[in-house]
Amino acid sequence: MSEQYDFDLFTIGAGSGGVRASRVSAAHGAKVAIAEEFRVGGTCVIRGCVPKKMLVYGAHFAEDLEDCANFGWEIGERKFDWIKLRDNVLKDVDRLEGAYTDTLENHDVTIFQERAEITGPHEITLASGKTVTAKYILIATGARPQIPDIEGAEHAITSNEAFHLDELPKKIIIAGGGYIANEFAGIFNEFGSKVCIVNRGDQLLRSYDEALRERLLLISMKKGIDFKFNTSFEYIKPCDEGGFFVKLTDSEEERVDQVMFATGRVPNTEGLGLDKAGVELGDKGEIKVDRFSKTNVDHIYAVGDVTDRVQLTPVAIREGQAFADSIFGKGDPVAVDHSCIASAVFSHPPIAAVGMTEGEAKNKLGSVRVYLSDFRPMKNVLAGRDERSLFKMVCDGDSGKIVGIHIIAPEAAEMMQAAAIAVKAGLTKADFDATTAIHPTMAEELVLMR
Ligand SMILES: Cc1cc2nc3c(=O)[nH]c(=O)nc-3n(C[C@H](O)[C@H](O)[C@H](O)COP(=O)(O)OP(=O)(O)OC[C@H]3O[C@@H](n4cnc5c(N)ncnc54)[C@H](O)[C@@H]3O)c2cc1C
Ligand SMILES: NC(=O)c1ccc[n+]([C@@H]2O[C@H](COP(=O)([O-])OP(=O)(O)OC[C@H]3O[C@@H](n4cnc5c(N)ncnc54)[C@H](O)[C@@H]3O)[C@@H](O)[C@H]2O)c1
Repeated sequence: MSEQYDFDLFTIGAGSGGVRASRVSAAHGAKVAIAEEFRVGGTCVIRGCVPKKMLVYGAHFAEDLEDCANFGWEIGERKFDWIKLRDNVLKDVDRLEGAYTDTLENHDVTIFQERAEITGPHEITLASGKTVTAKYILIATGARPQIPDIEGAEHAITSNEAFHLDELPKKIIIAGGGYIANEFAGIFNEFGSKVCIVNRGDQLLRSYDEALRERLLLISMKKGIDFKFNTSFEYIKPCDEGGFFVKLTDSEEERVDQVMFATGRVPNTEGLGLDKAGVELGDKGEIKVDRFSKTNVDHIYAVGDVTDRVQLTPVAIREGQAFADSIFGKGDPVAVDHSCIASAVFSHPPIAAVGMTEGEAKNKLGSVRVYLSDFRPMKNVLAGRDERSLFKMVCDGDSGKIVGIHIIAPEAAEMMQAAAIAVKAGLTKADFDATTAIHPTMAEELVLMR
């Protein structure tokens, strides 16, 4: 432990990356403090992955209740109580916040429930005015929703507010075409809202394989979600009777109950004293770091969304773990491998992917072999649900090595987690073919593609 400073490590931000880094550093024997200006747990736990997934589960019952009829179930009158779901989700978020706080306290991490700012080379000042010093500073302040510069933008909500609505909108416009727009479009649509996704470009979910993007668009439209591409907002104005008037380019003014921005997230680097500390930022305001999450200042590190490498919880956690092991562990420094990261969009149905899309593989490798399985899952057939799934495997044409797997299907993310291990390990199509199928499953398509 350092004699010269109050703490060995001071972490700013108790989200996915900050909590992991602090807990593990403390377990390695460091004296650690963490500051959190909002709630311990950060975006993922408080207003991201976790409550979002609970809403996705809640929303999916709408389809299950329809589908069960052909399986012989007769359900009486159906009624959905948003307030009940909302409050149950928020209660579980409170529980998780407590669990994260306990974890930190059990590791003797000092928690400051207030905003922190760097005020000297090794000095941090808290909102209360208290000043502390630390040998190392870790910035794990995450990102926040980007609000486009539109007249009346202040009337719109973001994902932050979506979890707290007092009533469901009858009609909602969601701006964006990425993860959050597609996930919340699915959620609101299943709960009975009329949803329109407005995208300034002509593509949804740009980083995903084209075939899956097209399939999601088709299915979403069939479910009743509207899409407007290459469209921007002229204004949002409050309406006396409630709701808002929205004017989009190339259409008449219309009245909606809510407008939601899901137009990307910006790193939280303002007001942190980074300029005075001499920490270099990139074009989007993100903190620039090396492979070991070190900034250009030797004792200041940054992990998670604030570095805008890959904005996903497991990545922030890995970066936090690697930081702690590198600085306070006994082994060699650990760099996080950001290649071949599997991901999922919890849309209805979900999309999951690992590795290169077909287009990327063709550009990079030249010779590529693609295997497809396009089928209606057994459950959808009996339910009378006209919704097809799509599996795509992209292989190196010469070696047969699998370089990408892409799935749109019920439970795509659950299947992908296992498949991603094989892709990361560099297995070939022949290795998959040598594996006997589990029948009857959707996942067996992975080993049966011809
Ligand atoms: C709606 C939504 C759904 C998502 N769903 C998924 C998903 O399904 N899967 C997935 O992998 N990822 C998902 N993500 C992304 C994921 O939540 C983030 O990548 C992850 O939380 C990043 O962790 P972090 O530690 O970098 O930052 P955060 O978790 O954002 O934590 C940063 C913390 O720092 C605090 N802070 C900021 N500035 C200060 C300061 N000056 N002083 C003190 N505290 C400060 C903030 O209050 C915050 O609590 C989702 C994000 C959103 C918004
Ligand atoms: N399932 C998951 O893992 C998950 C879920 C939610 C969020 N996240 C993370 O959070 C990040 C942020 O999510 P997101 O959906 O906000 O961002 P995103 O980067 O996925 O998508 C932003 C979209 O907004 C569009 N856009 C930008 N400005 C616009 C404007 N003015 N009008 C209309 N459209 C506009 C872009 O073209 C793009 O399609 C993601 O990149 C992801 O890393 C992950």
